[in-house]
Amino acid sequence: MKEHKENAVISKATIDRLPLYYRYLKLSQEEGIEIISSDELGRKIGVTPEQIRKDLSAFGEFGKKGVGYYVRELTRNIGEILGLNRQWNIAIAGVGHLGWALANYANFSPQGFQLQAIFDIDPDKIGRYINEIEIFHIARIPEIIAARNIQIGIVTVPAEYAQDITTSYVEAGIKGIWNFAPIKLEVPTTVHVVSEDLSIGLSSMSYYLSRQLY
Ligand SMILES: NC(=O)c1ccc[n+]([C@@H]2O[C@H](COP(=O)([O-])OP(=O)(O)OC[C@H]3O[C@@H](n4cnc5c(N)ncnc54)[C@H](O)[C@@H]3O)[C@@H](O)[C@H]2O)c1
Repeated sequence: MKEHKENAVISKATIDRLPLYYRYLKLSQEEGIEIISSDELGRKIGVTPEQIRKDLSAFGEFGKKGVGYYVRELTRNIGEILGLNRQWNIAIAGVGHLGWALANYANFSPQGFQLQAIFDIDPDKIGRYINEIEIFHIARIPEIIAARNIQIGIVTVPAEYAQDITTSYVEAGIKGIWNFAPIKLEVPTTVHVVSEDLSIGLSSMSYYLSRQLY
């Protein structure tokens, strides 16, 4: 398996670009493309070829000078680096507007993310299914997370309940939290939290539009 070079410090920006490379390479592979240059890959995804070469060099030697990258091999290698060559079991807590949309998003599973359980507190929702995945009462988090070997927990409950849900997830053995609630979650250092805020994209758009309009 590809690991980063010993002692190499990998920036978050590099890690955040790897899924972009992976997604485009996967598409190229599906289209039957065998070799791609860093120039072409860069043009397609809007990253300079120098940046691509620099990002990849942190993990080893890829591609052949004057030839390019072998698409299948590079896709497999980046998949391994990202840990996408295995299955990650995930759960969602809070199946309202956002949780429902995420539970119905079909594109997680081809990337190895398998939704295994949904939790909520609303008696009208408990016992129902979304795409064959049952909605359980949150009291069953410890039992279900352990039994289904779930490693990643999504938090889509109102902010005031997000810390309690996170604590239950962590006590049940969850190692990664994908948090959508607008609060900072407290977790042990062994647990990785990724927080999302869709309004950040809009605010940055507002910045660019403001400069065009005034
Ligand atoms: N990050 C973003 O950009 C973004 C965007 C939209 C919403 N949000 C956040 O996502 C969360 C959900 O938003 P929404 O619009 O889907 O809300 P919603 O009210 O539609 O749904 C909340 C769901 O959580 C359930 N719930 C409430 N308390 C619970 C508890 N203690 N345990 C388990 N389930 C519980 C409710 O029954 C409901 O099904 C909120 O924290 C909201 O601020 C974030």
